[in-house]
Amino acid sequence: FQPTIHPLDASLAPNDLAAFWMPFSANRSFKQRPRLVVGAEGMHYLTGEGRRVIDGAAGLWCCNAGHCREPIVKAIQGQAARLDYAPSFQFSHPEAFTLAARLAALAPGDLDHVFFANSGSEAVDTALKIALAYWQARGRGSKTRLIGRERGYHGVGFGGISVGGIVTNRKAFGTLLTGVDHLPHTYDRDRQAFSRGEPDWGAHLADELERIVALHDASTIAAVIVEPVAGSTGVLPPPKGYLQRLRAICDKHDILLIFDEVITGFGRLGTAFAAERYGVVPDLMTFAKGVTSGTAPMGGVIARAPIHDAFMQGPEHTIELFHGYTYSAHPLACAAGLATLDVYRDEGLFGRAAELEAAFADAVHGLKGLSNVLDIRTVGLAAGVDLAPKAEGPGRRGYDAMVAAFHDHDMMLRVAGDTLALSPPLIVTEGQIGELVEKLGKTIQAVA
Ligand SMILES: Cc1ncc(COP(=O)(O)O)c(CNc2cccc(C(=O)O)c2)c1O
Repeated sequence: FQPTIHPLDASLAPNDLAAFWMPFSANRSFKQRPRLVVGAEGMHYLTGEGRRVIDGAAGLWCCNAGHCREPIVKAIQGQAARLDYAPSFQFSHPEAFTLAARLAALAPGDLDHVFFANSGSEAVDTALKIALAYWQARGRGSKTRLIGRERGYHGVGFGGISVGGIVTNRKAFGTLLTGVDHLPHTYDRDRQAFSRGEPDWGAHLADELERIVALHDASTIAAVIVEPVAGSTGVLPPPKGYLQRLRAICDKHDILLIFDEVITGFGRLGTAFAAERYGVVPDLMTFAKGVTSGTAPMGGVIARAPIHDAFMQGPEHTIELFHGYTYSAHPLACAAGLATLDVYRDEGLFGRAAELEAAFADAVHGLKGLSNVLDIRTVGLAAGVDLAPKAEGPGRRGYDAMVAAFHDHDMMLRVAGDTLALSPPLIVTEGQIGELVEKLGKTIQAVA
């Protein structure tokens, strides 16, 4: 494994670190002992001192094809030399249309139209705006209320944190969008402990939507947005039947159902999208992350044909939706996306993830009984391991585990508070699943 770039961190003096204000990070602690990677290949990162670190998080749930995959690298290199940038406002380039068609073909039902953004957060805000504008276009503009869910994560836009349900992502930013309600989350440790896949208990929690409808009336409600599997909050799979009940209630009351599939899309659950795994077709679906295997920023919304078609009215020279981004359908991201979908298809990575789900669950659930392990949840190739908080407060044990995993056990790990999350690239082997779980066990013991 010979990186073509020189290790950078050896040349980074402490004061070189000051300028970068890192996102969602403990900046001061990081800059005292940086965790830098200078290269990556397949399942591994490379550090400046030559350590190979196994990627238990697929970067940030995004590198589903693994790192530096040659077809994707070459596609980006070629596009950068051929078409560095093209606008998609009133003009565009062929790969935007080819990628949109391929994404629509991967999505179930008549989810046939793709609006491109550059991140999951932008995809979420796009979906929320499309939902609101759709009811306007249908002459039912009183339907403006948006319904999220407790513990939901929908990125960091004002729309996303308003419908989101994680208090630390909300409390510092003022009043947020008004006209937002939240469904209860679906996790109950006493009734669902150590569940594999979708827990048996909890489908009835979808009926809480009926209470919200009874309070506000359907004539005021535009959409419900949920992650099919709540990821960032610590991997909460939907109770059996829950999503199907949400769909039925939304149909009954003419409420749009939005699936935020930024994490669940592109094989994480053993299918192209969670919508396929659960047999539920949402009206709008957001995606990001795996669409380019993390190699280029991209996100977007896949819309059902009736939603898209409702905008296609009025004089043909007029703009139908006043929304979009400079980098929507960016040529580099489109090239990366097309190559990534080729890799998923040619290597059968979605089906491969489905085949590995049971072995992955067996391995991770083998951690039950270790110090401080309160619960384990697995679904597809994603897992959450809840640790008991340290006496000094929530989050410390999780943080220490992340640091120990990287520095002492050569593993990159994501944590949500005191929950350790595993979401390896879909190219992971059974042997590497064992290695990840062994390292996770050592990490858990190290922070006991
Ligand atoms: C469901 C969902 N929706 C939107 C976003 C926002 O995507 P962007 O970050 O590209 O704007 C996400 C992102 N989810 C996310 C991002 C970074 C870290 C972690 C973690 O759980 O460690 C999760 C997500 O999981």
